[in-house]
Amino acid sequence: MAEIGIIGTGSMGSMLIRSFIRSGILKPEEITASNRSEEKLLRLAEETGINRAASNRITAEKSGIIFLCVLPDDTEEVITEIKDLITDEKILVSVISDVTTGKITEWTGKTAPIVRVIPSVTSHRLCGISVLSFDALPDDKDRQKIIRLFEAISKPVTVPEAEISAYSDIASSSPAFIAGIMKEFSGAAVRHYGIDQNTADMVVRETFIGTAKLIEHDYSTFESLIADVATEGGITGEGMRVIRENAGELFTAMLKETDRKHKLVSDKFR
Ligand SMILES: NC(=O)C1=CN([C@@H]2O[C@H](COP(=O)(O)OP(=O)(O)OC[C@H]3O[C@@H](n4cnc5c(N)ncnc54)[C@H](O)[C@@H]3O)[C@@H](O)[C@H]2O)C=CC1
Ligand SMILES: O=C(O)[C@@H]1CCC=N1
Repeated sequence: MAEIGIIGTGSMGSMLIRSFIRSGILKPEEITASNRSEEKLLRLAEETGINRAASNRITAEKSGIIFLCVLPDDTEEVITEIKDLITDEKILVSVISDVTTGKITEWTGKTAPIVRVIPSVTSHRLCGISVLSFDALPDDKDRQKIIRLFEAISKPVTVPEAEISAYSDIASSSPAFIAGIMKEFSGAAVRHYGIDQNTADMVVRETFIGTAKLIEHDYSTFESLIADVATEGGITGEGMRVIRENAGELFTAMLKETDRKHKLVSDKFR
């Protein structure tokens, strides 16, 4: 495996570093990272044992696979800084939402191999989904290298670049949405029944964990789990009816908003 470079060690960059090491797919000495704020990088390097680079140029120079883990608005500056070091032998992996490979190619000024990846915080636990798009990485051996990395920390799903934002919503934004739903569910129970907030939060949390385990091990469809809980003529069916009647509309409204934001950002970086 080529040396890995990580530019930007915020939430995603640091998650990738910790998870690649925890999974055993990379050794700390195979990773070099740089970040705008020195202090954050220093603490991460001390914790993990990775190589700390004093500049993005050093990271790019040392690495065969360069991960771009900065915000969309910082991407052009980073690419401008390193573009003369990007060669056909190196693979650029962008985890940046809504910045197209077309725009990255324009900024690099060359057709270097680029992969777009949307990771997820679930990879902290070496599970969940990473969404991969190889529209700008034709070489199969290079594709396999990237897939191997993400197989170690998640279940990789490959999609066309045109669909990456849709999958980003249901894979990568999803842990926040699911936590948000649990918070609202617990809050509604507290308001309606007047029960204790902390106890309600704990009950919803533990039930969610149990449900995730059932879905992982025992139920191959959502419907079969629902059918086992919803006793004929019983209570759960009444709640399920309200979910069926309203949740579709709620999620459609939510996805309209995320889609609007994806388009707003990607129009800026088309
Ligand atoms: N947080 C998430 O769950 C996900 C985030 N993403 C994408 O990943 C990218 C990073 O997101 P986060 O890690 O959440 O953001 P973040 O704000 O936590 O991290 C960004 C990091 O980039 C560094 N940075 C900024 N300019 C730099 C420069 N010129 N050189 C070196 N480092 C620089 C910052 O110091 C910071 O540590 C974003 O583009 C986001 O769209 C994609 C999927 C999931
Ligand atoms: O909220 C965001 O912009 C990023 C993209 C997917 C998850 N977090």
